[in-house]
Amino acid sequence: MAATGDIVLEVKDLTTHFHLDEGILKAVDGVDLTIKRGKTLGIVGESGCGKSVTSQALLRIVPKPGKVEGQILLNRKKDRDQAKVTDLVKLDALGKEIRDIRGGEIAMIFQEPMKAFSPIHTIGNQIMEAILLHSTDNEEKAREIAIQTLKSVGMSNVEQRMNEYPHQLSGGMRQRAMIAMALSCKPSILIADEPTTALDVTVQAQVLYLINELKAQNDMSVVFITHDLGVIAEMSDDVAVMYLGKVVEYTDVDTLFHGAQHPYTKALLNSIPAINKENQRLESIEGTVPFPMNLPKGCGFYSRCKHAVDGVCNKEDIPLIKVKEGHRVRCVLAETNLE
Ligand SMILES: Nc1ncnc2c1ncn2[C@@H]1O[C@H](COP(=O)(O)OP(=O)(O)OP(=O)(O)O)[C@@H](O)[C@H]1O
Repeated sequence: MAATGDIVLEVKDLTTHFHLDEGILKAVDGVDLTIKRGKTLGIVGESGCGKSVTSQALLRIVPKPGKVEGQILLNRKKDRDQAKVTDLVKLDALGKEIRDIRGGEIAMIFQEPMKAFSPIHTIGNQIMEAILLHSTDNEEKAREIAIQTLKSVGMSNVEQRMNEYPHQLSGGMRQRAMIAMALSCKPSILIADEPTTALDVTVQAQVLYLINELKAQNDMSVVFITHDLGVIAEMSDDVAVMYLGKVVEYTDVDTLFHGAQHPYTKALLNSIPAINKENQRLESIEGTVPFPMNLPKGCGFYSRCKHAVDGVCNKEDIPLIKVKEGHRVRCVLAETNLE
């Protein structure tokens, strides 16, 4: 299906491999994702499972020697009324079209706002520069939009903040300024890569609330990347659970929390504390994620899975199978319940 109508971006069989002297590092290995208009797709998994490289691939900013293959089909703003998609994989990673899309249609926020800002320019100038690049060439108008966007993210004393440098803002305010910069060009998709991990709990809650508000106001889609299932519960409509560069479970957020089938998802769920359970023993997932190079055939989770069956799970690579409408699982033990 093409990425139109309710779907703003569709990722098909995406791979990002790093060809290194030691072998091929398969950071992303055959991922399919659907980003629906105005909805949030959460991507969750432990460190090293390929979440960040997936988001870098969407923006075509994977560092060398990474090679992106597959399809990333974007329904561009100008083609919204047509059944037309642009395959971002086919674009020149340094060309004009992808530079227009980056920031203008797909914007990104990170854990560390200093990655987005230069320390030597004021907040106002940097936001205005983004607007002048994508939205208008009128400086007065760009200034107006910058002020409006900073107000919309709850920034106080906006006129004064415009003239301040990033280091003069508190962590929470810097995060808000980065969100304002990302939203200033009205992107169709906001990629948020662990944006609140470094913030204290209260500020984290405020920023998550803000992202949800802005998503609704702007009819924007969000790709929310995190290792924290608590944040996934709060933010997502759909969830992709990643392990070793592959999606191992993909479904809506309710099904994920009440009907997860993959042993890895269940182990992640068992490792989050619940306030309403007394004397609950939290289980950590045994072992560590294997390094994604020269992996044996079979399920990637085999070495850590309590239910693994020798000769079954470690024989062939396991496909992502549909267990019911809107629920796919990469496990031979998954129970299919199709009408
Ligand atoms: N530039 C690179 N060159 C080589 N390997 C890389 C590069 N970037 C990432 N990798 C490898 O790709 C794999 C996936 O990394 P990625 O950063 O996407 O994981 P992640 O799930 O986002 O983890 P984290 O939560 O720690 O950021 C890891 O094994 C990592 O070492």
